[in-house]
Amino acid sequence: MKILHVTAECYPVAKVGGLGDVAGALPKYQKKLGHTAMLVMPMYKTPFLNTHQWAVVHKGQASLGDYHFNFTIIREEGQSLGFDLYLVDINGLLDRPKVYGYPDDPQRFIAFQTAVATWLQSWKSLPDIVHLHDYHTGLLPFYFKHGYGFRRLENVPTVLTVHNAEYQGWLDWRNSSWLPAFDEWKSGLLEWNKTINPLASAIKNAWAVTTVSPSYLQELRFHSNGLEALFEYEKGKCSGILNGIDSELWNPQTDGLLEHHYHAKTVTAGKRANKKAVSENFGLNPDKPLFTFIGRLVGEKAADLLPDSLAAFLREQNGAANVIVLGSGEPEIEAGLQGLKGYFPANYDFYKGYSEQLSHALYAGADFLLMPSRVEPCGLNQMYALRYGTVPLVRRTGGLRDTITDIGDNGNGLCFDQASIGDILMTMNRAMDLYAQPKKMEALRFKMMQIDHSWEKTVSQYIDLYQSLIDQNKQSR
Ligand SMILES: Nc1ncnc2c1ncn2[C@@H]1O[C@H](COP(=O)(O)OP(=O)(O)O[C@H]2O[C@H](CO)[C@@H](O)[C@H](O)[C@H]2O)[C@@H](O)[C@H]1O
Repeated sequence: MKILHVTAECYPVAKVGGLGDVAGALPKYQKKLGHTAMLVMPMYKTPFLNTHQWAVVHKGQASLGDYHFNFTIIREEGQSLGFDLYLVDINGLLDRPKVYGYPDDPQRFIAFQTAVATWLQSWKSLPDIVHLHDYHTGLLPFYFKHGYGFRRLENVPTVLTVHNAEYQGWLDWRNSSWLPAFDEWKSGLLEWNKTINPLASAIKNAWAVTTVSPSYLQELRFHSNGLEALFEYEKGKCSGILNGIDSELWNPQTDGLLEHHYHAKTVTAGKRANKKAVSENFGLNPDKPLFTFIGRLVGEKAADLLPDSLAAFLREQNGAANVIVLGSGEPEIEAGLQGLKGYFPANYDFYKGYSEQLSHALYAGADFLLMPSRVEPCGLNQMYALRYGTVPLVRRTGGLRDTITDIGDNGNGLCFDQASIGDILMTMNRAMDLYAQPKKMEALRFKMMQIDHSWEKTVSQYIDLYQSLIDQNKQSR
């Protein structure tokens, strides 16, 4: 089977969050099953570009309204990711250091999609499946079906995976000329609530839609930033497939970013050594329980509750526990977390920014990982925590509900229901009680590390879905 993934992020080329992790791993594990898996993404100016070799495979032209642009497709030589990686180079639009955050992001991602569809038109043998990730690629199913220039792609099955429905890529109708020419009778298939909505359009036009956990799919029918009725209406073609993790990359026995390696049987000593290393880097005493939060500092992750919750916890513990936060996001939350440093210099630190190396050091060195998320489509952090023997403290929502059960129910973590300071505080205090029982803690760590969330286990669910679409395609012709 020939599968093409289209995405805005892919680790290690360019990663902002979990989408990058999934896109960097899923094609690799599909290829291991014997399929031809490929990925195309924008060519940003990230370090990966200069440290790898590239071959030009296609040059083309396309338009964004009145602006006609040239684009180039390059392929990485050497398959360092384990699959064919293609980048779309559009001078001046995509070749920038950051993935998102520019005022012309809508134009950038529309031009990217137009270039991808234009390039695909020239393929001798088309892919069996085009797999799209999030709204940045959400216009493609519409282009394929109703774009005048893309008739060859009409019968290519498309799958959309919703990693996060909070972001939808809304676009005013006044800017519809940025899209390539399309059948205007079908414009309702681009729209939701009087705007062009790329995520809604993908849900309407893709052959199948998946969400990154089964619980998230159920939740979207009630909370999806305005798309509730659409998810309800299209539920027949939607399914929830829990993400996996790249167990080669995220393995405490071999992880190249760790100072000390360990496995389930050596977990207590291994984690102690890693805790010592990371704590000392921050000037904290390594003999105390260490809590961490790693992630984007936004309301979805309930990061706005962290400054007050952590202040209350650290005050109550009076020096008995340490906390390190790693992340960046909304300036107010960053300021709140920065401010705590002055109050608890011996027990707390905040690394503002992004550090892949520190994230691995914290998954390995921390005793507890806090995830109070209001919305969590799947969540990878808790799965990394399980693999590294770090007890997850999670709010029961989305993928957290599907992967973590409370130890009170013979489970693998500590769970709570409300995204509130009270619930966070109560759960952190429960963690302190657990930490005071070393035998129980060791047994739990051992148990967590046996849980298999690898892609090897789940990748076949995507293959089965693709196969059903390919069969459907054959029957309808
Ligand atoms: N400051 C920082 N420094 C270093 N690393 C950092 C970091 N901030 C975040 N990360 C890393 O980014 C990833 C975050 O992944 P998540 O899946 O938890 O969240 P995200 O909301 O980005 O992804 C969305 O897509 C994924 C994939 O489908 C879903 O799991 C998730 O629920 C959904 O919201 C992890 O690898 C984490 O270690």
